[in-house]
Order: sequence, then C-alpha cells, then structure tokens
Amino acid sequence: MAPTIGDRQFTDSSIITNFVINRGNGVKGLSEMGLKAPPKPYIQPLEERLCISKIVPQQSIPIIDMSHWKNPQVASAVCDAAEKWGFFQIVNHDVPVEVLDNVKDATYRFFDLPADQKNKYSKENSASNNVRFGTSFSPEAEKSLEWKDYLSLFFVSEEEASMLWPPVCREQVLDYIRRTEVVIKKLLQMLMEGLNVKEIDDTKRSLLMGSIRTNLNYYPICPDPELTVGVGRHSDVSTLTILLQDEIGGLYVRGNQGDGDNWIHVPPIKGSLVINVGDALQILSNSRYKSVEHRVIANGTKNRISVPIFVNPKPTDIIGPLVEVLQNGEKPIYKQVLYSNYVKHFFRKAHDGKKTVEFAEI
Ligand SMILES: CC(C)(COP(=O)(O)OP(=O)(O)OC[C@H]1O[C@@H](n2cnc3c(N)ncnc32)[C@H](O)[C@@H]1OP(=O)(O)O)[C@@H](O)C(=O)NCCC(=O)NCCSC(=O)/C=C/c1ccc(O)cc1
Ligand SMILES: O=C(O)CCC(=O)C(=O)O
Ligand SMILES: [Fe+2]
Repeated sequence: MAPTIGDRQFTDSSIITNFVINRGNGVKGLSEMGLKAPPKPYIQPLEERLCISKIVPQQSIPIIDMSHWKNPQVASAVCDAAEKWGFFQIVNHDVPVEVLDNVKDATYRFFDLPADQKNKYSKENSASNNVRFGTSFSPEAEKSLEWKDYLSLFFVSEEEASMLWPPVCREQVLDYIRRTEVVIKKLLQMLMEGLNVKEIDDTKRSLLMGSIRTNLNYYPICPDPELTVGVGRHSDVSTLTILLQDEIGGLYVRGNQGDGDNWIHVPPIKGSLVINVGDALQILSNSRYKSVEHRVIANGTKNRISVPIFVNPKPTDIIGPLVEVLQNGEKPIYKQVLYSNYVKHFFRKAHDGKKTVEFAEI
C-alpha cells in the first residue's frame, strides 16, 4: 500500500502539493517518509531523464589552478574554458576551506529546522521577496516537479541580511560571499581582458557583478533517481555562477561532442569551486563566452547539498553586447534588454534548456 499522510493515500497530487509546498515540508519531508518510489508528480517524461548511454565518462571539464593567477597562462585557460566549455573548476583559489565547510554546515542547519520554521520564509509568508524558501524551480509552471528544496537569498546589504536572513545560516553565507568576491573579481578581470575590455569601470562593474543571489540547495535521498531530476536542464541567467558542491556528485554538463546530446559529470573535488558562464555574460560577450546547459540528478542513498552564488547585473541594468566586443565589426546577436525583465522571463516558466536566451536574440 502507498504511504499515507494522515488518513489519505499518498497518490493524490493535491495532497502532495499541500504537504510539500503549502506546509513547508519540502521534498525533504517526503523523502524522510521512506517512500519506495517517487510520487507521480515527480516522475519525469522519458525525454527529461538522463539516460546512462548519454553520459561520456572519459570527458571532464577543465580544472584550473588559481595559485599563480597573475600568470597569463591562467587567464588564457579561463577564457578558453569559458569559450569552449562554459564550465570549469578552480582549485587553490584562496577561499579558505573552513569558509566552505561552514556554509555547508549552515545549509544542513537550515534544512534541519522544523517545517514551520522554514515555512516562515516561503513565498506566502516571507517578510521580503529577497528571502525565499521553496521547492522545485517553478512549481506552478512545471509539468513534473524537481526533487529539490532551496533557500534563495538576494543580497541587498549586510544590514538587511541581519534583519531578514535566517540566523542559522546568515553569517556563514555572508562570509562565503565576502571571501568569494575576491576570486569573482579576478575571474571577471581575466574574462574582460579576453574581450579587449581594458578597464572595469563602475558601469561595467554593475553589469558584471551588480547583484548577488545565493541559493542553498538541498537534494534529499530519492527512492529512484533515474525517474526524477534534482534540477532540470537549464542555463543560469547570471554573468558567472560560483558553485560549491559537496562530495556526493550528480551535476552533469552538456558536452560539446557530436550532436551535443551527451553529458559530462562534474566530479566533486575537495576545496574546489565550480564556475560557469551564465546567459548575461553570453549576451554581454555576444556569444564568445557560452552559458551551457546543466542538470542535477539526486542520489539514491545520500542527501546532497550545493551552494551556488549567482553573480548578476543589477536588475535595473540594460544588458546587450559590449561595445568593445563589436568594435571589430562583429554583428550583434542580442538586443538591449532590461535585466529584471530577463530574470522575470526566466522565473515565469519551467526550466527548458537554453530557451531563456532567445528572449534577448535579435
Ligand atoms: C525582477 C525580479 C526577478 C522579480 O521581481 P518582481 O516582478 O517585483 O516580482 P517578484 O519578486 O514577486 O517575483 C516575480 C516572480 O519571479 C519568481 N521569483 C522571484 N524570485 C525567485 C526566486 N528566488 N526563486 C524562484 N522564483 C523567483 C517568482 O516565480 C515570482 O512569481 P510570483 O511570485 O508567482 O509572481 C526581482 O526579484 C529581481 O529583480 N530580482 C533580482 C534579480 C535576480 O534575482 N537575479 C538573480 C539571477 S540568478 C538566479 O536567480 C538563478 C536562479 C536559479 C534558481 C534555480 C535554478 O535551478 C537555477 C537558477
Ligand atoms: O546543485 C548543483 O550542482 C547545481 C545547481 C544549479 O545548477 C543551480 O542552482 O542553478
Ligand atoms: Fe544552474
């Protein structure tokens, strides 16, 4: 017999939505009931499941050692990876491993809170849109739900964070952002030099790193990971995303071989950070740097967490190909778009691969 919530059989999708979404139990609450199979709303159509034959085990994204970051070879490796892969890992980046461990512990602390505590930060209850606890990406728009809960923290100021962010993780997330900012600046400087942008002035700084959103992602144990997704295929809307993952694995990036229907695992490396180009940098660079599709498969025996920092333009910025990039006579592929409109378009629909960027195409 299917597990029950109260006296109702756990097959009715409205009961699941109520338990998971409205009452703040999240998919973590479902997972902890020890279900034998994922409930129907979580079953993905065949075309969205990651078939093992599409995984290319012999390939991997570049791993870049940042210890001698002033060496031009490092800049050239970063620009090369951003062009060809859109994804790379960095090691020896100077963000202390304790800072990373602390933010991982803080993530567990938040998700281990009782449902009613976490639900204070839900879309309905949160004191601000800048703090949101939720599940899946866009439950209202999705045909099948993702096996993921999240806390999303949009940074406005330390003062606002101290009033609005959950105390169990606030300081650790702020510390992670502060320490990572140094490496973000180095990477952006290298990427801009690769585009012939000599100086990052205030306008460019805003376009490249004017706003920061940090998500704490929690992927609970899934009874049948092959039938579900942790995160569906998508590209990020950021300029750059800095991702901290734990030791479990499960992140896959679209490969660039053959017809492109192949996926590469991003292996966890202790102390490393995964970097990926987002749509905003693809647009600013007129497609020199590529935002690449990726997805997450939940684990059958372990809970997994990840903590992406999305480095973005300011919502009020207008983004389009940079003049420096078009100086050589290159035709612009993208029009000028208001970044908040771009983000709204992204949040309004279910994940759908690289579809969001079409919003900015000429
Ligand atoms: C322009 C925004 C996006 C919307 O503002 P708004 O029009 O005043 O309205 P809301 O804040 O009420 O949000 C509108 C819709 O956006 C969605 N949304 C608003 N934040 C959120 C939120 N953190 N989460 C998931 N829905 C949201 C949400 O669906 C919501 O729909 P609804 O409440 O049903 O009307 C505004 O929040 C804003 O300027 N935010 C700052 C810019 C910003 O967030 N940049 C971050 C870009 S990177 C990023 O977030 C990547 C996230 C991501 C996440 C998961 C992934 O799998 C992959 C990537
Ligand atoms: O959990 C991961 O490894 C990646 C998550 C992701 O792609 C995202 O939050 O945008
Ligand atoms: Fe992502």
